[in-house]
Amino acid sequence: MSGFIEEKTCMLPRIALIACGCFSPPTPMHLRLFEIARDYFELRGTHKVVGGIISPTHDSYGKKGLAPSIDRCAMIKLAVQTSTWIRLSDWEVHQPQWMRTQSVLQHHQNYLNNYINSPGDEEQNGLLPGWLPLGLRERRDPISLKLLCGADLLESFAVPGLWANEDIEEIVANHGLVVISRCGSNPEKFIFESDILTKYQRNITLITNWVPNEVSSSLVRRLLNRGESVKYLLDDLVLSYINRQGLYNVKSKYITDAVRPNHLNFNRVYMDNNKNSVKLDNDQSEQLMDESDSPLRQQTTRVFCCGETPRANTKLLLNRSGPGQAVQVITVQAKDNGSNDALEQTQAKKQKIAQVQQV
Ligand SMILES: Nc1ncnc2c1ncn2[C@@H]1O[C@H](COP(=O)(O)OP(=O)(O)OP(=O)(O)O)[C@@H](O)[C@H]1O
Ligand SMILES: O=C(O)c1ccc[n+]([C@@H]2O[C@H](COP(=O)([O-])O)[C@@H](O)[C@H]2O)c1
Repeated sequence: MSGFIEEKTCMLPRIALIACGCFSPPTPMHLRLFEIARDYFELRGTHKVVGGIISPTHDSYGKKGLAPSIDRCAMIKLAVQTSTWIRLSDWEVHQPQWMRTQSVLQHHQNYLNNYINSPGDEEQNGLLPGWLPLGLRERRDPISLKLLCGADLLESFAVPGLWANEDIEEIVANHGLVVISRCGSNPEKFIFESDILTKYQRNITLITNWVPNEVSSSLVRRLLNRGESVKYLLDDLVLSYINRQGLYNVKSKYITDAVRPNHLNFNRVYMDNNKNSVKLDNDQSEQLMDESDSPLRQQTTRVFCCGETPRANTKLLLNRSGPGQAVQVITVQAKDNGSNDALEQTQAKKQKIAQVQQV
């Protein structure tokens, strides 16, 4: 019987999942997205999930609270250390400019296709990118790369001027979306109200997260900025990295001169692309994850402060006026200038997109 199940699993279509976002900092919920999605496909017996990829956005995305990519990559590496199948792709952060998500998907999909179809000796040469799942050449059938996201990212498709319609269409038509529910979002209704999404809804998998957790990066940054505890909201290794680097304007009683110098060592290791460090304790184990896919182009200033005006992390949908109509996703601030804050962010994104279009 178990032989039969194994054989059946072997024949399932293969998919890989890629999550694009800021990850500033990565939270356990970012990783839960992958676990929830993999369970969904495998328990239903519809697909084999061969790998998970986290692709942090480029520094020039310019979102408020975006720590330098060298730090975001380092934190992601720490966060996925105990995962056997989720990996960092630092391709996006090493591009000369911000990349649209459609191009990020295309790049990784092309790489997967080429890798499966042209057996070479890259393994021996150590040329493979760190995000590439292991064992892909055991089979020759294609791997379909799907965009994994929370429902709020899906709903950001309707922010006027933010995403290009042709990109949305290419993403859903050529790749597919795996959407995890998030409090305050209604992805079923959102899809119904969008003609493009409805057209390709067979390529959209909506998954209910029955154990929701509204931790978000912005909430974590806010607590850190106030000097409040975020322990148990973040992986301990990620938290100790933040404290040590003084990220997010952290007002921490834990940063001391005794620990400060360590981050210099850490960063040197990261810059050296040292793949072979073997360390055992928590602090040292940060070096284990220092394998960048490609050499860093530039050194980033080490101490980063990104104090933010406090804001609630609730995402509300405003201006929803009818099927296919634009929906604005606004992050509402505690009292006064919350919508200004969100509008500023939206403006920053629009400017970024306009710049990219001009290039
Ligand atoms: N608590 C959560 N539940 C479901 N999805 C989430 C959750 N937190 C983040 N995500 C998803 O993770 C992906 C990457 O998130 P990203 O880092 O850009 O956002 P975030 O954690 O919401 O950060 P911020 O608070 O700065 O907006 C997005 O698809 C987002 O929807
Ligand atoms: O491709 C686009 O047009 C596009 C427009 C807006 C946002 N994105 C991506 O969406 C991800 C989440 O962004 P955000 O601002 O919701 O945290 C991040 O990886 C961005 O690069 C992508």
